[in-house]
Amino acid sequence: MSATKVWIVDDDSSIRWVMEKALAAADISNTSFESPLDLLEALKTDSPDVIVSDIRMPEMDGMELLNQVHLHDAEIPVIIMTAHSDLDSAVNAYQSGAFEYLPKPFDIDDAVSLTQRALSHVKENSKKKRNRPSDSSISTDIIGEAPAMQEVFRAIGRLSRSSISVLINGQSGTGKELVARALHKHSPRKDKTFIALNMAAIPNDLIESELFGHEKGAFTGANAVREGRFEQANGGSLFLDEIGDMPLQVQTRLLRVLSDGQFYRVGGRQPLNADVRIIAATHQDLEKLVADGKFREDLFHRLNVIRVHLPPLCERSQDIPKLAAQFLKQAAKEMSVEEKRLSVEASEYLSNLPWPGNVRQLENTCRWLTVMASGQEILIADLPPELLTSAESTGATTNQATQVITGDWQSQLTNWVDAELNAGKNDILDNALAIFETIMLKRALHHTMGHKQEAAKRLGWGRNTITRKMKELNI
Ligand SMILES: Nc1ncnc2c1ncn2[C@@H]1O[C@H](COP(=O)(O)OP(=O)(O)OP(=O)(O)O)[C@@H](O)[C@H]1O
Repeated sequence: MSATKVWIVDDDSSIRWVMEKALAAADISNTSFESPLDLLEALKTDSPDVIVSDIRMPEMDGMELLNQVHLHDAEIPVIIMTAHSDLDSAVNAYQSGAFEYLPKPFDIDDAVSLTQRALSHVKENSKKKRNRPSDSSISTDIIGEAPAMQEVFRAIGRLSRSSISVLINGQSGTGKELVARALHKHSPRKDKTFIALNMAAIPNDLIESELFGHEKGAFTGANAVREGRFEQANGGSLFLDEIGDMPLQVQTRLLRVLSDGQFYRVGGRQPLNADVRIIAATHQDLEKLVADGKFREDLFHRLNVIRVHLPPLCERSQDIPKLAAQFLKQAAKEMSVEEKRLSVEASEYLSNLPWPGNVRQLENTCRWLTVMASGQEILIADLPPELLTSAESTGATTNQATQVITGDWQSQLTNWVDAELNAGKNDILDNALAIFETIMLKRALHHTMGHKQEAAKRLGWGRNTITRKMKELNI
């Protein structure tokens, strides 16, 4: 056994047991405590290298323990195991100085590798001073339990003390603006203005004056001085959506502003200070635009300091039931009607759809259902007709859906491939395979009541393959 010491604290004996065994198997010596008070007592005479703590414990919660531990020694990495994988837990954990947070239920291999990472951090002696707990309890309604969204939450948490440029990538409707708002809300600029501007929605010849403002008489129609968005967002954040649509000439100007920290209104001679954090977003492949000469490479590098990727909704289908429940709740509130609920079948059916319009399409569907569904409980038959057809085109089925979906799926697949190819899409085989395997796997698990080994047998896969596929496909 190595000399390193990991202290585990959790009131749940089964978690303690699992962690003890897993760490010991990885040759990491460890001690566990049932109560955080016992751990604090032990800290008077001894010191661990890393602490892994539950968040909710009767005598003292994990955040308070983190605080107490860091009062004693601010350099001990503490990994917080949270019951929730929401953005607040991630941001709170990071802002309170946690080394990492581990949303439950977690994969034990992940927990061990995280602990190893914390230990190597100690060894490398890169112990940065950690901050004291902050007052951040801002709630942002971003739903995302899927691993890819957890990565996004981590990024927001890690960036919460900086004002660095961020480039958000993702298809339309995946939540880019929501994430941009969260980045601002959890940044040192949170008390200043956040301004969102969509490049694709402004005529090209107006973008410059929209961004930088204009002086009176700068051009025909400029009857008065007008503040630009840069001025309005001073000290705060400017969200530039669809940055790939920004005309080259404006790109040149933006680059100059970012490097000089100053700008001029259109027709102006007085330089103005630009203390603005840029958060840019695009659904396009900016590298390709750069290669095609449509986007300035230097601007690209300036914006692409940190990249956050938002996956399409069909790649995080496990979040769909929760998202739908929230949207149904919001829609009921907006319309002052009683909230509707999805039946288990409808929820599962929605989870298997391709959602080309991503989260926005799901949100609109929930509004539609709030108005149109006949009962309080939404059944598959209540869903909008286009969703029943879209399931046909991807082959997504559930028991009930098979009654709606008839016909030969190979010819439907042929139509789908033709449509994708005609639309100029790439990587369609990879996308289709992921959808195909997800549906096969989910149905097999459904039929075997979640029995993995039996599902593997029915599919003709080995036990290891099903485990790997479930991980790869986020099931
Ligand atoms: N993870 C999420 N949790 C809750 N609501 C979400 C989530 N993602 C997106 N939404 C909601 O979906 C809608 C679309 O999101 P948003 O406008 O941020 O997408 P976008 O990627 O910026 O779209 P576009 O590129 O078309 O502008 C919004 O109403 C947003 O609040």
